[in-house]
Amino acid sequence: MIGFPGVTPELGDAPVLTVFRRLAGSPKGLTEAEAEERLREHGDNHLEPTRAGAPRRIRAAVRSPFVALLTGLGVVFAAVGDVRGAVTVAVMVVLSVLLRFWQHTRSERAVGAVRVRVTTTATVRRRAGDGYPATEREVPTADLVPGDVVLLGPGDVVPADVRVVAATDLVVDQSALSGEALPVRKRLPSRPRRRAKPPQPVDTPALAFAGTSVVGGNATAVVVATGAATYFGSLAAQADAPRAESSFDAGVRRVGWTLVRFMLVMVPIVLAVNGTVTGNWAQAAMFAVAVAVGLTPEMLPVIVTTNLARGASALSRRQVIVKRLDAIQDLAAMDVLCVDKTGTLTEDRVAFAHSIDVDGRPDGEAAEYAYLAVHFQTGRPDRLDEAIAGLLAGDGEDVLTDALFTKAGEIGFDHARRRATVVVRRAGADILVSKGDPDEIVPRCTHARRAGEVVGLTAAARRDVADLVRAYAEHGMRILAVAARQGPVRLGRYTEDDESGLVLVGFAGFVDPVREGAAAAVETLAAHGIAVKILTGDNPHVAARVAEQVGVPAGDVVLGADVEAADDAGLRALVERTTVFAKLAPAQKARIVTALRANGRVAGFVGDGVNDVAALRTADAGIAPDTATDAAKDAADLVLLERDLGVLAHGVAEGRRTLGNTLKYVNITAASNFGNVLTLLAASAFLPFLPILPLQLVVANLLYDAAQIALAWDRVDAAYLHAPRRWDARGLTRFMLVFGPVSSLFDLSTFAVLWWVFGAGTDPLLFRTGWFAESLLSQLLVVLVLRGRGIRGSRPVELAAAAAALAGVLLPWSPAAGLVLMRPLPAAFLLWLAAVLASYVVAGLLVKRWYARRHPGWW
Ligand SMILES: Nc1ncnc2c1ncn2[C@@H]1O[C@H](COP(=O)(O)OP(=O)(O)OP(=O)(O)O)[C@@H](O)[C@H]1O
Ligand SMILES: [Mg+2]
Repeated sequence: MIGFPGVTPELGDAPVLTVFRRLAGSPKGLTEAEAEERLREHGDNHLEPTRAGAPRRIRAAVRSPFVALLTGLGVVFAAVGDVRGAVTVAVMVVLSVLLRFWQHTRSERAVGAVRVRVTTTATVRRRAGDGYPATEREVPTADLVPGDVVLLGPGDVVPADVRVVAATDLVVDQSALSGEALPVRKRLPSRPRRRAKPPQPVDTPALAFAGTSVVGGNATAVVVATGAATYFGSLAAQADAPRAESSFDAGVRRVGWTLVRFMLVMVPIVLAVNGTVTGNWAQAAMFAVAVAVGLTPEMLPVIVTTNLARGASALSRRQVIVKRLDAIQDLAAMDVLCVDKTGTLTEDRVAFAHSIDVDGRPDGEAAEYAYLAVHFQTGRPDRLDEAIAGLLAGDGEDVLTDALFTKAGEIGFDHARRRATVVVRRAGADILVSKGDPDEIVPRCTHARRAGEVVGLTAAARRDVADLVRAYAEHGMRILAVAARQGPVRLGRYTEDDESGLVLVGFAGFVDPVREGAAAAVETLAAHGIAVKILTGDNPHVAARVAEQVGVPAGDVVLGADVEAADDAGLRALVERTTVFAKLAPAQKARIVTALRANGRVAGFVGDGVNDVAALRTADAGIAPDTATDAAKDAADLVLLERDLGVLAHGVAEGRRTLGNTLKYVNITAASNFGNVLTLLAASAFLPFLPILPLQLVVANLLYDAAQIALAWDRVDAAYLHAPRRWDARGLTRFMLVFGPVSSLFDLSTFAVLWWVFGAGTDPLLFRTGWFAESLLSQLLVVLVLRGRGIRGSRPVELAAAAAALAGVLLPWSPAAGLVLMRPLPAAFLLWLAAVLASYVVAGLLVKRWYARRHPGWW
């Protein structure tokens, strides 16, 4: 076994050869055999554990207010010397923790199975064996081992902790690690230095870390640490990375607080009424605790995760992969979707159309210069570069370029510069070639090539050129300006200052056809209540044309410069009335998303480039196609396996189904629990004993909740899927205040029957058993009544409810009856019970009809 040093700042300062020696590697890469052996030794390079460890899952299962409440109840039992009560509560606690643990594990497994469908790869240099030449190939990131030589380019996620051994303009976004918003430059150490204080590893220029992403430039690097041994891995083990509160988190928090507020109001009232009436304050305290237990939808976390896990599986069948589980509900709530243009609305591949001179006449020169630049650039070719390369490749042009030219410099492309420059050297002269957005290139030109001659670029000529570009753009054609300049051989570096005094050669035009299904997808999204906005780095005319073709009303196109100039308040107004934004720099895309969210919108963002990463992170739901750069996929919450917005519309519907089923549980359970508490309150005012024991309340709740897990598989009304849906604390309060009292009314009529017909006023055992049965059955029934517009749930829901009902009704006859202090019920009572339940269903249906009229859209 070779001892690997891990990431230390010293390693960042060491000479390259020392680095390779220490890692037992070679600049030519490891052999496949070595890599295989090391993979066995170090394990897969997974940054995040695929699944939380058992201790962590147990902790998650234990940590719940419900368990705390129950434990409190157990302590009260123990304190008043009720051993049987204390033991039973302990059993309940264990049962509910087990249920949560089991359900959580199952969900995680389901989600894990979905997530493996998204893989990231790294470019690695390896050899087939000793003496074989080095070859570069893509391997799954998980297969990397210490000592591997990897190549990094823009859009890559740094796959492991690496030491850079060669770099050109490498710029890395480390925000995932250090929170530092600005990308940092990484380079080789200038010379070994002595430092007073060792720097943080993240600040070491020659080290790059797993989980960060390459914004620009290129590098060759050697892997130092993989998997859990990486810096990111150590952070992931400590805590979950903090993330801004999503619309889902906020919704759950508000709903949680609504329930807590109900509890804070009800519990003291119950305590006061019961204590005053009975004079037995110990019993009143226990009763109050029972009320608190009764009001908590204790299985909420379980039901939510079950729903989400089922949603994730359903979405994966629809080719949408969920990386962050909660994102499903953000998808359901999303009401505005921002999309990048290329690849989302238009085809993934742009085609080279033609090369023209400054007067718009067909002329190959612009394409030839552009080809030269693409041929020599180090940066990974993007779509436009590929179209240019594809144009002349195969004509033996490569041989020609390599024989005639050598490379002398490069100022790489970046999304804010919107241009790229390459310098080539030939026969004692340096030729600088720039290509990019005409608005960036033309102002840097002083001359133009016209009919083989270099002429001055007059103001009139500039206007003509602008008209030419606009005419192309208005047809939806993308245009790159190509300019060049020749000068004497230079020994020093070329910088941005050299991109001036250029001679405009001409333009290369590309067609970027709109995807076939794009217009239909935009329409489907609109039908689902989602507005589409286009956020592109491209020219405003191209953007407007594409918008028109896909059916997004363009209106006034707003430019990146306008976004930059607006203050936060101004921007918030601007983003509401604008649908197409053009010439955006990456940070501006993110700012627009932030402004939309500040307006209370739930914003999704679809993008595939490094320039979309910031916006993907900012959005409530960040969405990337599977063909996106690794950095974009890494930042996204959802990955589309099929590059089609139509898939997303299905995904949204699935998300709403998931949310709908979750909210059914929350609303209905909270309402009927509230009803129970009202009943308890009324009862405590006139009953000489407790109408139900806290313990029995807990048993009823557990039976009910176990059945409701099946809700995850319930149908949702089609109408429910047509509008954005979110957690709605005010709606919940309203719903509770209406349906709680309705259920309470039938509880009280059961009391009347028990009291007057069966003389249970002197038989607390019968009274409690009777109400236990009524309360459980009515709660199970009302779920079916209120779950949607119809009254029948899907098969699993009905079966689960029937099973829970049977268990509850038979409980008094079972050996466990003594444990929960119940006795068999008279057959006549069961008939009465059936009548009460039947009238409850009818009343429920009537009130539902009235409620649906008053609050359309609730179901
Ligand atoms: N390879 C390249 N060389 C030079 N300039 C380029 C290159 N690729 C793009 N550009 C210029 O940069 C501009 C912005 O491109 P960028 O990729 O940042 O936009 P985007 O928001 O991703 O666009 P889209 O919405 O089309 O995906 C392009 O309109 C073009 O003018
Ligand atoms: Mg793009």
